[in-house]
Amino acid sequence: MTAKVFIDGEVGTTGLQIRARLESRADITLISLPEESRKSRLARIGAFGEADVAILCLPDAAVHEIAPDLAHLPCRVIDASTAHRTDPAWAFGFAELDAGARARIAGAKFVSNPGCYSTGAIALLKPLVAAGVIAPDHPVTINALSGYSGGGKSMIAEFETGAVTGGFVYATGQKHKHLPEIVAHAGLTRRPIFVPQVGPFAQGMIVQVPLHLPPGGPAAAMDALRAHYKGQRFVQVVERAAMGDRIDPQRLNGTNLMELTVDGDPETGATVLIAVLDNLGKGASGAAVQNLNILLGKDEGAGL
Ligand SMILES: NC(=O)C1=CN([C@@H]2O[C@H](COP(=O)(O)OP(=O)(O)OC[C@H]3O[C@@H](n4cnc5c(N)ncnc54)[C@H](OP(=O)(O)O)[C@@H]3O)[C@@H](O)[C@H]2O)C=CC1
Ligand SMILES: CC(=O)N[C@@H](CCC(=O)OP(=O)(O)O)C(=O)O
Repeated sequence: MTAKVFIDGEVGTTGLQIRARLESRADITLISLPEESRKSRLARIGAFGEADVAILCLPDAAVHEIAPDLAHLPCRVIDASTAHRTDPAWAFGFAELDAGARARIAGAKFVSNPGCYSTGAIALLKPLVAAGVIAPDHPVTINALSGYSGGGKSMIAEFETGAVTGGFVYATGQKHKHLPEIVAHAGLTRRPIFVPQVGPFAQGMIVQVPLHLPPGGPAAAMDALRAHYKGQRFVQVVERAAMGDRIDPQRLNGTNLMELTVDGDPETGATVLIAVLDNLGKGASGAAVQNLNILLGKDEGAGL
């Protein structure tokens, strides 16, 4: 039997990428709305009612608007937005978070996908906190570089019309929407300082966490990451050299992979944690499809 999947927001950046990963699958039937009714509440409720799984690829406000209706419908829901990432009623959709994550996702009615930056930051920090390499209140800073597709259709248009050239640093006021989910799911008690930037390329991402650790810090961090992600298919811990001298944020584009590594000076303990991922892959649509596969009891990598 095929599973019926409705992607609400299927012509947006994330929705289109999910559609591309699902449309050739024989085990999935996609429910689509015609252009003229894709924002009609009534038509969407009808599609949710027919679906086994719905994937929300909408702005936060539109998710908050529709969420109360979803509680009364039988479909299971994967939300790609920021709306429910720290809501205890929603399973956090990072399958590699800890040993229980897959079971929590598999048994959930509601799954919330992590944000793209958060996927990298949580993946780097959670194992270090869990292994005691850093304390939960360690003063953490996070720097990140994203392709402009991370800003959705409107930011893509800014770059592709030439209204914005080059790149920019933003959200320096420390209110970025990913900070609460990073604190909650990395196991931190102190809010990190997060400085994101957008580069003049469409897709791809690097997240870096520089840390002052005691001498031997880089090896301790690497050991914690290797132990945490041993045997994982989509989160791989690699030697620093595997990323090349100049780390290209686009190196994993088109995949659902995230690579993690560590660099630094063993004598002083100055350590840099590094994650590379496709913001539209493991950072959004790839993770949504991985979670869909887990919900449906399929091979986790189907379509990826
Ligand atoms: N881009 C990325 O890297 C990532 C995005 N996300 C999250 O995924 C969600 C979607 O983002 P993204 O794809 O980038 O955004 P886009 O702006 O590219 O797409 C959003 C889509 O939702 C549609 N939409 C808006 N309101 C409604 C509504 N009330 N009913 C039905 N459809 C509606 C829009 O319609 P219209 O085309 O008419 O504007 C658009 O097609 C957001 O919550 C975002 O934060 C998550 C991880 C990464
Ligand atoms: C470049 C850019 O603008 N990026 C977005 C985050 C993209 C993402 O992960 O979005 P969600 O949290 O909605 O899932 C931002 O900083 O707001």
